[in-house]
Amino acid sequence: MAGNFASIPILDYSLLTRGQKPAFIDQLRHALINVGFLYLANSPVNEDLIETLISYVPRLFDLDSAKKDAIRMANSQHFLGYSRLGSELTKGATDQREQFDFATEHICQWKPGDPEFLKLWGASQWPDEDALPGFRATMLKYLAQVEALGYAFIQLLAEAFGLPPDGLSGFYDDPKLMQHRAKIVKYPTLDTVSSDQGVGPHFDAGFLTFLLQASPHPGLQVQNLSGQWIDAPPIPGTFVVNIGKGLETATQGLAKATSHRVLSPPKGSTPRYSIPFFQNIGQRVRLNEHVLQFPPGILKLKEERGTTGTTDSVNFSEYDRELSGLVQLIGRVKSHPEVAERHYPDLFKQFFPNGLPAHGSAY
Ligand SMILES: O=C(O)CCC(=O)C(=O)O
Ligand SMILES: [Fe+2]
Repeated sequence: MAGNFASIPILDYSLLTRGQKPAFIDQLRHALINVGFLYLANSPVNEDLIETLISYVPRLFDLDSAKKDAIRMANSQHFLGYSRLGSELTKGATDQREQFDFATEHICQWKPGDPEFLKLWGASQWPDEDALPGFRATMLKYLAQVEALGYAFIQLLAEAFGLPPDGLSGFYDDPKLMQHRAKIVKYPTLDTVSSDQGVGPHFDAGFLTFLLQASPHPGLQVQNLSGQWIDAPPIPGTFVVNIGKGLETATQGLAKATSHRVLSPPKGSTPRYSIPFFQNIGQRVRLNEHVLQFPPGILKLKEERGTTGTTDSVNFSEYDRELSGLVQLIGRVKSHPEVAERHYPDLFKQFFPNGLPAHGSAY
């Protein structure tokens, strides 16, 4: 079973500019179909920019709690802003992490009569510029560079699957109408939290995730087809790239969304930091309406992977029938019920008929 990987492949983006694109595409095809995760070295995202961003991260969390609460996610119908430790659920259990959600710049397109899920995209909430000078500009620059990498990667991915380079463009709106999101996350050590669930087993939502492991801590784990958890420790100078449930559904399971989780750092250690960037798909796209035609040789690779897989993750299963924007909104309602109760009361009642969960059981 090719999907029973024991390690995660490392791809070198500089192969593309050194006349070795076919080798890159071959490695990419293997990683997409059999693993669903890869490390990407030598990406075009500026290294100094990454270092500058990482240097802000502990200072962001060290802002006093009034400054953090001033931009709390509950203020935002876009689910953007600060979430205190313990305010997020995965599979109904509390994640032991503190985080800020930001997104690429976007003006909310929702107007009365539009579907509610259009409210999901809109302006970020930024910390006070005086408290953290230059952070906002740095983060926006970083978001723009990772966004560009994401669009370039989607073309490579199409090529790896035997499609024309624009073969996946039907899943996107005009880039000006798109929004992609990112989080800055802190996982406290087991000295201060009550369980080791940094984040529980889950799939990501959209197309691709570009994860920057922003401190040298292990903790990220990836589940292979037999259900074993494989470590994905930080490798300096790389991104971890993984496939979201949207891309898996869009490619009829050819690209594999892989279940993953984070374990909290041990007692006596220091907090782990990470910055995942989530590449979205168009909100009005219904994935099953775009049926891609893959060459038979590519489909055979999927068969060889093996079909029976063990996974601890259950989220975003609605992509096969609902509009993508609604699937993403449902995901946010389940993971951030307090925000949902305030801004999406009807959906909140649907998923939490007994009110806010003490220890939720959404999934
Ligand atoms: O923090 C990490 O390394 C991964 C986080 C993650 O998987 C997520 O937030 O979706
Ligand atoms: Fe994730």
